[in-house]
Amino acid sequence: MNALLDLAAQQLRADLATAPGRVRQRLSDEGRAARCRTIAELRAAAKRSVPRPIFDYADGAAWDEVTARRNISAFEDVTLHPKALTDVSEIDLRTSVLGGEIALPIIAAPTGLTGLQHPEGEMAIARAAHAAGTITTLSTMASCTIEEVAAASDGRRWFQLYVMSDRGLVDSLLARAAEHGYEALMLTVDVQVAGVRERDVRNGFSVPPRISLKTLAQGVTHPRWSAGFVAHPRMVPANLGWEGSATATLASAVNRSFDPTVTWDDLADLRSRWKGPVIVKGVMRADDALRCVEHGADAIVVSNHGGRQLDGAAAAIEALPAIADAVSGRAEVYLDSGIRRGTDIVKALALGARAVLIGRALMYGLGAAGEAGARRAFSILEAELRVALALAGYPRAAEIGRDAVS
Ligand SMILES: Cc1cc2nc3c(=O)[nH]c(=O)nc-3n(C[C@H](O)[C@H](O)[C@H](O)COP(=O)(O)O)c2cc1C
Ligand SMILES: CC(C)CC(=O)C(=O)O
Repeated sequence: MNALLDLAAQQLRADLATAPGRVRQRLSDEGRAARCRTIAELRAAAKRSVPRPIFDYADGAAWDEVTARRNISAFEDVTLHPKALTDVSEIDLRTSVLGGEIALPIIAAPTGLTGLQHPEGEMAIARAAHAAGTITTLSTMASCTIEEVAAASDGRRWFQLYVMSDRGLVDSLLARAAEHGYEALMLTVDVQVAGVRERDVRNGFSVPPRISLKTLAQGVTHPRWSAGFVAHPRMVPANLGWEGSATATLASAVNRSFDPTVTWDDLADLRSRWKGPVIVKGVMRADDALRCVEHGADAIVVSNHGGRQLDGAAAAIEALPAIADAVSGRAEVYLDSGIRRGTDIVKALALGARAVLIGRALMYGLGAAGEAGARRAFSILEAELRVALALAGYPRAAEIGRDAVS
């Protein structure tokens, strides 16, 4: 009995001695990130951590958000057909994109105003992507500058372009991206005009954020987020010269500055001017994919912008097989919109994608726990992908094919 009591007392003393360290660890970004075991848990943590309008900006989608939900539910409609008796002792996630190897078939999607979730914004995403051995894509609407992200981390970077009415600004963005080693140009073609995100409308979401009693109250109830925001306020896109501009809704700012006249001629023009690979993002039809190939695109991203643009559009995973068939290896095909699980990635690869891009998974990670949270998003998906490939009987991610799904 006495021996047992001694043991318990010893353990208690040891626990007390290490308690401050453990509390610090629990409260650190690393600790918060580690406690999230799924992308859904990162989402829940982000929802608690950042003011509601900022969570809603990332989480929300257009109109009734039908396409955003369908992006996720359509993955449930794809059935996996596991192959028996394959040696899966070594799982190889590597693939090559645009002539270079990446350690896993997951790429960081371009996201605008990322610095609202966390002041390190796209710099944190770049570090997380590079630590995972993959590529980061910087948005035209990024909160960090082209130069800041280039300096933040060594690794492969792509630059995403929205064609602005001010073509001089487009020229200077392209020149800066080329000068700072962004290897590929990703032209996004599904924001002809701003999608109507009703959560943003209800929340009065604007750039720069409008400070009101309500936003101040949000700040007080999210002190960790507020401390970061006050230290490094990233209020407007950093590469467009919008500093000091009057507050406007995001939709009106987009509609004022993006060029709605953009057509295939602009793709041809960009193709001839950009020296590196060109990727077209936001393709949902096989005929458009073919036209991209004819215009010299090196890759396309099958995407409906995470359901943030045309509500009622098909899920990206539904559009993928016909596009992959039409392109038939003449350009690389990637997919985004709705990736939340490793099995989603297996299904996308099986249906013809060479890699997937992730948007919200990284936004949730960043909101929940900064760079550690973004790293966690990659590590959760990587771990799930490894197990899913083993159980599906395909040890090499690059070799999974149509026979694996129906
Ligand atoms: C907060 C947020 C901002 C985004 N900003 C951009 C952007 O600036 N440029 C772009 O091409 N796509 C942008 N997207 C779309 C993503 O690149 C990607 O297509 C989408 O997030 C994929 O869906 P998922 O969030 O379900 O992964 C944004 C998405 C989110 C969630
Ligand atoms: C400023 C926006 C158009 C950025 C974007 O693409 C998005 O929020 O989905």
